[in-house]
Amino acid sequence: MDILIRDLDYAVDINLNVYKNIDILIRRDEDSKKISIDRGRNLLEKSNLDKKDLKIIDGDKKCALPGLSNNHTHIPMTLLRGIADDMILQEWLREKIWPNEGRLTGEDVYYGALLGCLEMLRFGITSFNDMYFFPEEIVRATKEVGIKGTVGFPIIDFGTPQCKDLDKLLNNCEKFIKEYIAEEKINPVVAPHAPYTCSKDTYVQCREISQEYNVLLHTHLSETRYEVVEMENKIGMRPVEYLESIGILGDNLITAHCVWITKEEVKILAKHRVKVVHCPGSNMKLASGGVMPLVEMLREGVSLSLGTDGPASNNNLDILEEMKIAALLHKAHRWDPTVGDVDTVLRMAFNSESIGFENRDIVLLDLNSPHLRPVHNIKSNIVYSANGNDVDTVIVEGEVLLENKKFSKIDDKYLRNIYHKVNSIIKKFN
Ligand SMILES: O=c1[nH]cnc2c1ncn2[C@@H]1O[C@H](CO)[C@@H](O)[C@H]1O
Ligand SMILES: [Zn+2]
Repeated sequence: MDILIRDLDYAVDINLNVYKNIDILIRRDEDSKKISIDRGRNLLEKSNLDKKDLKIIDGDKKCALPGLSNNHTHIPMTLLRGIADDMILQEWLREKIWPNEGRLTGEDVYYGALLGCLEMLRFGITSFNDMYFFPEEIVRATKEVGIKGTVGFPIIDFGTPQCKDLDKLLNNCEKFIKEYIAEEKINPVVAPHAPYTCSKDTYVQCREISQEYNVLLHTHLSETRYEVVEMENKIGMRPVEYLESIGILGDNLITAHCVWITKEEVKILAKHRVKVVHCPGSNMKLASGGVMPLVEMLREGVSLSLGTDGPASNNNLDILEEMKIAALLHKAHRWDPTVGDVDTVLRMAFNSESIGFENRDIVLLDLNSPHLRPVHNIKSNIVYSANGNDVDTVIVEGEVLLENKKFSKIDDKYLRNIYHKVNSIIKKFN
């Protein structure tokens, strides 16, 4: 059914234009699956639409914005939220995260992913890019919740109990891609974990699979100084130079973090049109040190978006909060309040194109709260004053999935059952 949102106080579109007192009409052509979004005043009166063919949503005291995109995360890590804080990355992974991940079954990952997808939907995130074990379980949870997922098949070839047989792993990766490539709201991708956990041959084989099926590649890159120093000592190259030398950089590559990057490496990333995901909350929490060179990246025209990283290093999946974290981090870092401005971070938060989804989703923020009054500049209120809890309604590909802060497809009883399941899963952790 077509959806009419009437009498919105504000709307911000994907190009960051602001509208006041406006209606939005969302129509879905059932045959072509095409979504059209029209904005205008009094759309019902002006058009030949019939009220009874429409789902009408009251936009009074609300602001519409495009769907938010969480472009680097590990959603089943909701299960590990708060299990280990205030530790450095390598110890955090080796001592706490990897041993406990070794205890997870596919069913556990499904429940963790379900919790993560619901958290994202509640916060207005309509697409995400993930990398985690049992990716088919993540697909299952994503489809159940109804948001859009770019789901990576993770490849790690040393250092963890998860990896035993690389050929088998790569074979399963191909099977995974074939199985889900035709799905409308799922993009299967190949996800070599990081240059410090994957060999050169592994990266090359991952790239071959991504080319054969024309899918994206997703990896961690230059997250910590340790990683860069280790590589410089071993092979005399920095991580970006290394991935360039083995032919991995390209416009189908999504790299998370890129914190420890020189100006020269920024130019290399721009030249190959690599898609960089900035995860400021996780970088600060794990004290990855340094700060992703945002100014230099923007100057060179690098494609940028935002990610929360997994909920064990953030510790939530809130992109509205991440916008503010990004804006503040770069101001503090550069001693310059003009850096990380409102438009820059909004553009990053709406960027679902980088992970392969056109953004045709609409999120409504509830402005009926003291912290969102008054409105001098609605974009400022979104970035600096709002958080995920202010999301009221979410429409994904023409379908209402959240309304009045309630999930349309998931009732309270089922939600309680998910919380209960999660509580029993975490009993095996230590
Ligand atoms: O910030 C991070 N850096 C490196 N690895 C991470 C980070 N967060 C989560 N994982 C790990 O990536 C694997 C999924 O493929 C998981 O082992 C997860 O714990
Ligand atoms: Zn990560």
